[in-house]
Amino acid sequence: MYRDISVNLVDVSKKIGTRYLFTGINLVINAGQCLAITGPNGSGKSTLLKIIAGLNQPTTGAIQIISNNKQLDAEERRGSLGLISPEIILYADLTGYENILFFTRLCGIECNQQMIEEYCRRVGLANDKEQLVRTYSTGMRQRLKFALMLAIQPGLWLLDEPSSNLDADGKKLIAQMIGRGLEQNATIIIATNEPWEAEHADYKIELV
Ligand SMILES: Nc1ncnc2c1ncn2[C@@H]1O[C@H](COP(=O)(O)OP(=O)(O)OP(=O)(O)O)[C@@H](O)[C@H]1O
Repeated sequence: MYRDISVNLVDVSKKIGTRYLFTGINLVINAGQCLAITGPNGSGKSTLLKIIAGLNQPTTGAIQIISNNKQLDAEERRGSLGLISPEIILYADLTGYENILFFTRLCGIECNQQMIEEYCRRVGLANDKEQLVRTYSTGMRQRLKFALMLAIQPGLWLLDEPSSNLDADGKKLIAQMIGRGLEQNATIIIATNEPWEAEHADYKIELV
């Protein structure tokens, strides 16, 4: 697992059709720091996050992901990050517990029963972990994605609208998790419409 991640945005732009969503983004985010990408619907927040994840290509410029002074290649980049997004789908016919087991095994991460139970407890799903995900509400699915983030413990967290569908208690939980992640030296990038989520970020990119 890659730690102490720096994300270096070098003159990044993205054009879709005839419209530039953003141009000339230059920024370095170091381990333990948080970047908030804000802007109205359709301004390009998710697109920029996907470009950082390597799931989309910039029109110009480059993203460098650096861990311990080494620039990661595409495969290493995938191994360095965790992405929470509405586009990430959980397996509806597995339980919450089984989803964590499945995804952690896929990532080659050892996770025993006690650990999975603890991650479920921390996101408020202790009593629901044996239920099929198809019975979960959208807020419960979002909580399960955060349990997965706890299980995988990536160096780089990419969060697309992390508090969407969460109640007040869930939002507080996510804010605490982000704070703890930063204390543990994760690099965290949040795309959000929620001003409070951007409040404590070290850097902000405001798209229009
Ligand atoms: N693959 C694509 N093909 C065509 N247009 C796209 C594609 N991906 C994104 N877009 C367009 O790019 C713009 C930015 O989309 P994006 O999803 O990044 O915005 P956003 O700021 O995340 O919006 P929201 O707040 O609604 O989630 C939108 O106008 C969208 O229609």
